[in-house]
Amino acid sequence: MVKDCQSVWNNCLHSIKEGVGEQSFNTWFSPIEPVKLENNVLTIQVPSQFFYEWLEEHYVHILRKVIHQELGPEGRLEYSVIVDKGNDKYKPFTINLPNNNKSNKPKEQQREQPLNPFALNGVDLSQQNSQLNPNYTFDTFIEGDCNRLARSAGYAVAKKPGITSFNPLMIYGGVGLGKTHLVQAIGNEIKDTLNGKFVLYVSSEKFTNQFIDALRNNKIQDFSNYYLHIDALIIDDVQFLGGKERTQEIFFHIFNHLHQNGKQIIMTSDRPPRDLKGLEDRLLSRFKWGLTADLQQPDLETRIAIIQNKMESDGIHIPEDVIEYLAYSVDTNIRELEGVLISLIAHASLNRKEIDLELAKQTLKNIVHDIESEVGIDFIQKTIAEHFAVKIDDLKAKTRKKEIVIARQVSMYFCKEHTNHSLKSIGYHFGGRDHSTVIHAVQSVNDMMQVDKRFREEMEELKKRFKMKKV
Ligand SMILES: Nc1ncnc2c1ncn2[C@@H]1O[C@H](COP(=O)(O)OP(=O)(O)OP(=O)(O)O)[C@@H](O)[C@H]1O
Repeated sequence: MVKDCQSVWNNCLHSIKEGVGEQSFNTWFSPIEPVKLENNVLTIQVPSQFFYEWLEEHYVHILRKVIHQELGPEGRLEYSVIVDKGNDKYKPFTINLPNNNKSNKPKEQQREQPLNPFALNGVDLSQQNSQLNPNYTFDTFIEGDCNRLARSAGYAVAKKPGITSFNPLMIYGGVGLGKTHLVQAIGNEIKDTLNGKFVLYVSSEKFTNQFIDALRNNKIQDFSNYYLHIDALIIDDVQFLGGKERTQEIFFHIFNHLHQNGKQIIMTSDRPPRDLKGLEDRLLSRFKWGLTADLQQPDLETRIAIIQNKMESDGIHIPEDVIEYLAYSVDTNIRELEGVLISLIAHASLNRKEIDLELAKQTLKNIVHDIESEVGIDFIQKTIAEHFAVKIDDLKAKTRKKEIVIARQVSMYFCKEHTNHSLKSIGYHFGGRDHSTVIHAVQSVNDMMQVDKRFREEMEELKKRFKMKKV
């Protein structure tokens, strides 16, 4: 009986469907078209190189199995990859799945209507901007000891994206220290100097949501196409990818593809790669390929320069002693410093007062009160859950998984150290545990800090976030 490619492929699909979930089947197998069957070689057409890579990595065994089932041990599978007309980035090629020594000539198929690389989840993004804030530039980013390395690496990358060895460039640092500002400055600089480059800024959270939407709507192809056409990808807060396995997988492929094609990748994180929790090793090792630079807490001189610069650009004069007072008092991060300045200006204009030392002190007192009240049990639980990439609910649940137990004990420890809640009240907020559990948690954390230097440093870093500020 002569077999035709469609019926062979249909049989293959039938077996594949049993072996993979419905969603995976719809995403990765439904879009495939059988093209021909010749000499026991079935050729299938896949929509993109990315698609092929994904099948290779995730479904090669099942494909091999079904091809052997249908065509016998000599059966082979070849891919034909659609390339966009006029786009020489994607070289046509064919690949043999089963072990086979014969070389195959690449085959190419032209799509009459090229895929729109700028379509994502049904929306044409070609006209949209890069999601960059035009105010975040190198000019407005004050240089100081706390950020010198990161800033100059960023500047080098901005001038030669994808060409320097700083690829990827990973900027990390605590809350409000200027990560977003710096990476957006890089993006704006690339756009200004290298006209026509497709630069995209996206938060990891948004990336994840777009991916989930694409999965839900069977638009993975659009999703990957969109990201594979980017010249410089800026992805903020990669720690949020922790624990999100499928999002990490697609990001891994996008990362590889962009990197291999000399495109620039810029990332931020609130901690160094070695402390990123819930991220696959293969992704972490790639994060270390380029340069990792940190942003530290701003030193006094930088804080003074930031205040002066801000006031100058807003056309507001404030006396030297006030600048110094503010710079001395607010030493945690720049966002907080900016918040204090905004409040100060608001107080002065509402009360029709001159900005002087007295007003500055008064303003700061109110703000310190607000900041202190933020450090409650909820805030600590949220911060620690994010840090350890676990769910807040798990902190309150009965689960005894090691990583959750540690996160729970650390949270209890900080609640004891940084809030006025009683042991009983703390236990209550962790799923109704009793006060002896809290005592045990505090003791365990203290013990671990004694014996484990790395853990102690991690705790010191976390502590900064809960530091109660006093004027
Ligand atoms: N070196 C700097 N010079 C001038 N302004 C700065 C500098 N660093 C940070 N800022 C300002 O401080 C504010 C907070 O910075 P940004 O949002 O970039 O911090 P972040 O590290 O990304 O914080 P988060 O971790 O919360 O996302 C912004 O308004 C930014 O413009």
